Order: sequence, then C-alpha cells, then structure tokens
Amino acid sequence: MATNIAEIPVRKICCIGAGYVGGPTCSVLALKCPDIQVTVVDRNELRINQWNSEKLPIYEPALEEIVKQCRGKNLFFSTDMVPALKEADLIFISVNTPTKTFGLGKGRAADLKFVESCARLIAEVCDRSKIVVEKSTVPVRSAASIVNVLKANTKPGVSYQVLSNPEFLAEGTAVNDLTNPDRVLIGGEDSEDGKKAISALSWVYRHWVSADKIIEMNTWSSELSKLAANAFLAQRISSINAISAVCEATGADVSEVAKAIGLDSRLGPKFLQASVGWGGSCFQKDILNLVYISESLNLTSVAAYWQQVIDMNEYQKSRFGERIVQAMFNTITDKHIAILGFAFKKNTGDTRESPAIHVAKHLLEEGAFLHIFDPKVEKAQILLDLDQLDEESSISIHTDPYEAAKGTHALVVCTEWEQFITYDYQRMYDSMLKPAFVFDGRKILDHSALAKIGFHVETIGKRHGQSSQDHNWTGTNGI
Ligand SMILES: NC(=O)c1ccc[n+]([C@@H]2O[C@H](COP(=O)([O-])OP(=O)(O)OC[C@H]3O[C@@H](n4cnc5c(N)ncnc54)[C@H](O)[C@@H]3O)[C@@H](O)[C@H]2O)c1
Ligand SMILES: O=c1ccn([C@@H]2O[C@H](COP(=O)(O)OP(=O)(O)O[C@H]3O[C@H](CO)[C@@H](O)[C@H](O)[C@H]3O)[C@@H](O)[C@H]2O)c(=O)[nH]1
Repeated sequence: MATNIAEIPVRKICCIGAGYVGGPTCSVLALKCPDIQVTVVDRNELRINQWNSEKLPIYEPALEEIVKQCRGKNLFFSTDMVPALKEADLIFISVNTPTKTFGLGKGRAADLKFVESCARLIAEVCDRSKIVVEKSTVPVRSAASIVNVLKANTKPGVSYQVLSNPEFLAEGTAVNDLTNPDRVLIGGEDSEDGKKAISALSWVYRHWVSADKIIEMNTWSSELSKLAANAFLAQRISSINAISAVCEATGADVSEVAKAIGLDSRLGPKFLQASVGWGGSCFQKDILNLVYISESLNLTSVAAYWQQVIDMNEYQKSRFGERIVQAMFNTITDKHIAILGFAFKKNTGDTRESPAIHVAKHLLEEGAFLHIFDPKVEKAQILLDLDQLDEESSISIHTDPYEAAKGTHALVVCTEWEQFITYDYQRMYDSMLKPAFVFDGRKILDHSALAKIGFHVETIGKRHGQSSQDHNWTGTNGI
C-alpha cells in the first residue's frame, strides 16, 4: 500500500555525498539522534573506505572522536547506494555543485548534474514515499527541478516532498557549527504535505537545536538565503581587503581601522580580518552563481555589484604576490622562498580555491624555488594544486617548518595556523639567507619581535617597512 508523507516517521536517514558536508553533518546527526540510523553513501569508494578507516578523508577538529563513537552503531558509510536509499525515510542530497566548466553558463553557473543524477536514482529505486532534502548549495528554484525529475520518473503510488535545508558550517569549525548552529533553515512547499515534511525534518533537528533557531520558510527564500549569506560574508572580507590597499598607500593600519569599524554594534567585529584573500570551495562558486542568476534575470547592475566582490579578491591575491617580488628587489628568480600554510584557512586540510595556490603559482612564474609546509595538507594535494606530477627542482614539500625555512630568502605566511605564531623565528632567521624577509599574508605574527630579530617584515594593510622599526636589512650577510 502506498504511504503518504504524513505517515513517514523518520527512523532511517540516507545522505548522498560523503564529503566535507555529508560526513560531518551526518556524524553529528548520528551523535545527537541515537534513535535514528544514518547511512552516508558515496560513489567514491576510496572516500567511503577512508570514512570506515582510522584516518578519515577530511580533517576537522573533534570529528574523529564522534565518528569513532557512532560508527557501526547508528552511523554507517557505504558505496551500496540502492538499499540505503530504499530503506531511508528521509534522504539528504549533499553532493558537490561545482561551477560549470563548459556549455551554457560556463565559469559561473552551478553545475547541477550530480544533484540531478541523485534525483533520478532516488525515483528509479524507491518504492515508497520519502522526504528528499536539498542540502547542497544550489541556485534559486533548484528544488523545482528536483521535483520535476522525481515526478517524471517516480513509481506508481510513491510521492516525494522536497525540502531546502542549506548548510552553514564552515570548515575547521564544522563540529561546533553543527552542534550549535546560529539557525537551521527549512524551506518547503506551502501545502499540507509540505508542512508535514517540514515538521518531520524539524523534529530531527529538535533533538539538539532549540525551536527558536529552526526557521521555516518558503523554499526559494531558503535557497537564496544560502547564496546571500555567503555573498555577504565574502563581501565583508573583500571590503576590508580593499581598505587594506588604502592603508598600505597612506600609512594607516588596517588592524586599527578594522577594530574601529567592528566596535560599531551595527557592524560587529567578525569577518573583518584583512588577508591575502579569501578562499575555500564555497564563496567563489556561490557568488558566481548569484552573478549568473542575476544576469539571467536581466539584473545586470546586481550582477556587476556582486562580481566586484570576486574581482577585489583576485586583486588582493595578485597584489600580495607582486608585493613579495617588489620588496625582494624586483626579482625572485632563483631565490628560495618558504611558504607556511597551504590550506585555505586554519584547522582544515582543504586547499580548494586556497589563496596559497595563487601566490605559489605567481612566485613560480617569477622563477622562485618554493619550500612548502602545511600541518595538514598532503604532499600529493599540493603537487596536484600546482599542476606538478611530482616534486621537481622548483618545489619541495616539507613536513617540518624549520626544514622548509632553512636556506631560504623569505617566509611567506599564507594560512593563519595558530602554531605559526609560536615558532622559534630566531632559529629560522639563523638558518636563512640575509636579508631575510617575512611576508605575513594573515597578520598573525608579532611583527615588531620579528623586526627585532632582523627580519624585513611586510604585511597586509600596513605600509612597507612600517612594521619593522629598525630593519637594517642591507647589512650583515649581503644580498
Ligand atoms: N564544504 C563546505 O564547507 C560546505 C558548507 C556548506 C555547504 N556546502 C555545499 O554542500 C555541497 C557539498 O559540498 P562538499 O564540500 O561536501 O563537497 P565534496 O566534494 O567534499 O563532497 C561531495 C561528495 O558527493 C559525492 N557525489 C557526487 N555525486 C554523487 C552521486 N551522484 N552519487 C553519490 N555520490 C556522489 C562525491 O563523490 C563527493 O564525495 C556543495 O553544494 C557545497 O556548496 C559546502
Ligand atoms: O575575517 C576573515 C574571515 C575569513 N577569511 C577567509 O575567508 C575564507 C573563508 O573562510 P570561512 O568562511 O571561515 O570558511 P568556509 O569553510 O569557506 O565557510 C564559508 O562557506 C561555507 C560554505 O558555503 C558556509 O557554509 C560558511 O557559513 C561560510 O563561512 C578563508 O580563506 C578565510 O581565511 C578572511 O580572510 N578574513
């Protein structure tokens, strides 16, 4: 007998996509809902094997403990998608939605081919009604496409409710973000079945999230809120980075300006850290998506406005690379440069859209030899990001920061790893060629202490040389 949505109790959840979102989200879900069985499926066998092993495929603080606690009890990772989908009452679609690389909307529109293939598979194999939850970040009105695909292929007597439930976790703080979310958005159809589906998903979150943080809304608002939130966050960083360029040209200090701005309670202090540029898998692709949608709707001024957020970020990354070359007497050909940090932010091993890639490529083009160290990024990943098949003469990857620094002309900080703050910079200085430079792309180091050691210090949003009060760097060991 066919079931309708009203009769669906959520006992089993299946999540398609065992990535940075699916893995941590389902781990926290399993932890908080011992009465629900959670199965995360993925077609990538290596990834699933890693989720089932001692070394998880992604690094996130506190995640390993949760996985170990729940795995095999109510948390399962599998490549066997069909039985997991058939059994599930509620299905999360948590697959990647990258920017299209060819065809209509190339370079800007989101590629929904993975989302669509999930919908097709669900319709093909499921023989009872289910709630399908769009967790991937998608363009506005994508849920309508999922509904279309499901309806056109569904088995007789089976019906689906499609909900939008975007994810707001940030990498490096995923477990905390999932455990204590600022809000949970649930968008659904304004119908009796739609409301029941929203209640069912809400019930799942209510295991650990208070009711006032679970916001129910129309599906399109929910989808757009995700893109808008990322656009606003990236815009704040691009704005402070734009101000950092003015600081460098005038003698103002961007940290002081950011503090002054952030003390205005209407603005607040977060996301005002000027940097070498923002990275990560989401900001760029989601803003490009917003730009594309705006253009498609003939809202050209809106599209141009958001495009500027990306353009400013490109400018910032390039500016930093150029500044390194300029400070080192306009040439880095055959010079050795240590790059500290390759991940797009601290506490993750993820390098997607990392500004370090941009900086490293710039320095390589200028003829430098790079010595790269990151506490969490695998060597193979760095080589892949720099289009190298293997370590070759211009790039070496280190597992020890002091080894990376040895014999180099400069240190370039690209990621804000906390451990970088407490390194023994005197020891590094002693092992480097002179004059020894530090380029702090994250503004995390003690610049006056470094200048006292003898480093020539350059940082974001502060005029050249200003941070090193006594940089007598033409001195001792020559150029
Ligand atoms: N990474 C983040 O911090 C973050 C945060 C919020 C939202 N998002 C959004 O969540 C979505 C997923 O992001 P992610 O970073 O987890 O991506 P990811 O690339 O890490 O993981 C996606 C996984 O989906 C799998 N997959 C793709 N198509 C599949 C299919 N048809 N069947 C089975 N498995 C399939 C891939 O093999 C991959 O393992 C994206 O839309 C992203 O924009 C990401
Ligand atoms: O003041 C700041 C804050 C961040 N960054 C950089 O901005 C990038 C993005 O950082 P963050 O937003 O913390 O990490 P993501 O994991 O990319 O998370 C963003 O993208 C996710 C995917 O959509 C969303 O879920 C999150 O809410 C949103 O913060 C990184 O390169 C950071 O180093 C700065 O340069 N200055």
